[in-house]
Amino acid sequence: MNTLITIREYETAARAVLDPVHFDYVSGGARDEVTLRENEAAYARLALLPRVLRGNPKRTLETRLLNSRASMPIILSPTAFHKLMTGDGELATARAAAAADTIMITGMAATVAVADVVAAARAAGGGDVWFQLYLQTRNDITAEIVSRATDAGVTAVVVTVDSPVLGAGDRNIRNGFTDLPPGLACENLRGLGGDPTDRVRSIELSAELSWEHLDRLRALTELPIVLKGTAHPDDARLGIEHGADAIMVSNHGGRQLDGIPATVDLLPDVVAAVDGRVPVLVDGGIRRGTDVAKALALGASAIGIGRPIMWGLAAAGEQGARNVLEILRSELDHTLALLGVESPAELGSDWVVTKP
Ligand SMILES: Cc1cc2nc3c(=O)[nH]c(=O)nc-3n(C[C@H](O)[C@H](O)[C@H](O)COP(=O)(O)O)c2cc1C
Ligand SMILES: O=C(O)C(=O)c1ccccc1
Repeated sequence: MNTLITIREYETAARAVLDPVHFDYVSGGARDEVTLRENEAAYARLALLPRVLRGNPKRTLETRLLNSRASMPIILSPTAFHKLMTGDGELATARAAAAADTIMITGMAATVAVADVVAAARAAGGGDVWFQLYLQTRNDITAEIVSRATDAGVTAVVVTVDSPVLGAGDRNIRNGFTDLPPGLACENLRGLGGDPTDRVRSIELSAELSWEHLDRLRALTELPIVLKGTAHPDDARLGIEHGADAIMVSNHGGRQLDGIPATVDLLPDVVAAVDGRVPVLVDGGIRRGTDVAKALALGASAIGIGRPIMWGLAAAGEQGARNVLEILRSELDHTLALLGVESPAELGSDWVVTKP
């Protein structure tokens, strides 16, 4: 097979090999999928404005984030159930992220336990792993999950706050996709069942959660906390007041509230509210190096990709995820050259114009 050369081709390849129920689960969004489409469409509405003859022969994409470093400002957003995509699941993802020397955020809903994910990344030569958490209403359960992740060696906790209830994917409802196939489980929740016959606790999403739950998390870990899923600038401000070390602007890839704006359209106001106090990350709809450059120019320190990694895993396992990362790296490097900059840090809002 010829190597695929764009992220879009990986989506097509994934569609061809996956069970349609699983393809829909990964690629779909909430309700009418307005936000899902908007995340990508908003990037197309922004244009890049290059500078010329700036004598920049070399470029670097090296990025520092919290206590971690990455070879580029492109990291892996947390996604559930990688074993639906490829046999090794998150182990393949961890190896691909390590090969690309970038950060993988492993999900609470991973089908491989966080300790095994970190071990796989280390065995493959590096790349920090961060852990994504859904706060649980019972603090002892949250504490146990965070303690496992900490012992495993993760270097940050990413708290997802956009999911007081499960998003409603009409495709999943239509397809009757509710349960994992036999043999797959949320390995990070093993042994936490209140009922001893439940060997794997299910993830609790709760509308009861409040800033107090974040305060409790802040009190129980020294790891940096990334708040993922804030849209309103005031929530970014509140997050920092409650101890967040970074803000990740996300609408969960259009899988939670349909009708929320595209993340790249939310980004400038959040960046303004944060005012340089902590790094701001963004994810949703990034499919090209030019999209990455637009997000960086609007103030993101790094971006996350969700579905592109899943499509890579489905199409060609670890190698597919590696190719997805290398496609975006090379597109971003090429874009920076065309923009006349040496590094992501040089980009600012002068490099972006909104098309009329
Ligand atoms: C299949 C799938 C599962 C996801 N699972 C989670 C999750 O468990 N926790 C979480 O915080 N975000 C989850 N997300 C959201 C991603 O972290 C990310 O915000 C989103 O995918 C970014 O948009 P993109 O897919 O357009 O890159 C999931 C996304 C997908 C596509
Ligand atoms: O599918 C999702 O987007 C997601 O976030 C999730 C949440 C809980 C369990 C599995 C996946």
